[in-house]
Amino acid sequence: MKELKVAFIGAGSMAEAMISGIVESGTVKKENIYVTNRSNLNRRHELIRKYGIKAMHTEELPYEEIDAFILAMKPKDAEKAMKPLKEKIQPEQTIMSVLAGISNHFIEACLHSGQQVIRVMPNTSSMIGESATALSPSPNVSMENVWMAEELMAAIGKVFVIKESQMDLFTGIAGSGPAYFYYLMESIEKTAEENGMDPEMARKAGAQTILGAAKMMMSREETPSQLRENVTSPNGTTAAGLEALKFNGGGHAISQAILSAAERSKEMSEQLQEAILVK
Ligand SMILES: NC(=O)C1=CN([C@@H]2O[C@H](COP(=O)(O)OP(=O)(O)OC[C@H]3O[C@@H](n4cnc5c(N)ncnc54)[C@H](OP(=O)(O)O)[C@@H]3O)[C@@H](O)[C@H]2O)C=CC1
Ligand SMILES: O=C(O)[C@@H]1CCC=N1
Repeated sequence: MKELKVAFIGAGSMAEAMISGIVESGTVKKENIYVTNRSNLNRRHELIRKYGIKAMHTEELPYEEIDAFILAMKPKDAEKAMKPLKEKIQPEQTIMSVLAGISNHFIEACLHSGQQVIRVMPNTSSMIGESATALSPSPNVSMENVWMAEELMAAIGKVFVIKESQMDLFTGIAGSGPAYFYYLMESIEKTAEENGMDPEMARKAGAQTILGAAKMMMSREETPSQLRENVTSPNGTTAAGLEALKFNGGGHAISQAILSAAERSKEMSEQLQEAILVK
């Protein structure tokens, strides 16, 4: 695995989060990690300096040496980015894609039929090795390459192999998920500040509370609802807080956030699919 050569096509925040996690874990040698972008030279220098990896224009990649390409540009740029790639890669080379709403079928259609494509949905907690990452290989991917992808993605957190039909929902839960918790924290901080508490301290206390609750859910046998009941004394503070949360549609809001994100992922996929059919 250490000898694996990986090339990220796209050098934005998601590529950096994954590179950071992979370099930190030592799963792949940093000199075997390549990252490319379209035009931003400063960004390339920044990534070389921060991680000791190789950064260049996509045209300059040593294509034949790369074992796995990871597509990490915005979905709208995908088709254009894959054009030069098609001429240089072989069908047996593995392509992983972290692009929200872009199906394995779309990528195969842009590259070679029978291309080994694995759809991946990480989140930005990859940066610290704490992503919840879904993998969904297209049917023609060899078992060996699925294992390679699982091992590589294990460097950035927990890995879940799922059917591609579940990818939109997974995106709504875990790909976009960190933003829901950051939004929650923004509310915690704002409420604390408005009520005279140091927002810095409230942020630390709130973050520790989220971390503690997450660790309880990952390490204990109890279900989230049993854990919630354990916090809730009859007629106590938590009961009052939960009642306000329910009255104000807290559960419904979360559910709607997940479903709206999933719907958007599906919509993005359909729009691109239509664009291919029109051509
Ligand atoms: N952010 C997140 O939390 C998550 C994002 N994703 C997915 O990750 C992908 C990237 O998102 P993000 O990192 O936020 O995007 P950014 O906008 O931060 O970065 C996009 C990168 O793509 C590069 N790029 C654009 N066109 C090309 C091209 N033709 N060839 C090579 N590189 C190109 C850009 O280069 P330049 O600057 O030179 O133009 C830039 O480095 C998206 O598809 C998103 O759906 C998935 C999971 C979570
Ligand atoms: O907002 C987006 O489209 C990307 C995909 C998942 C998280 N961020």
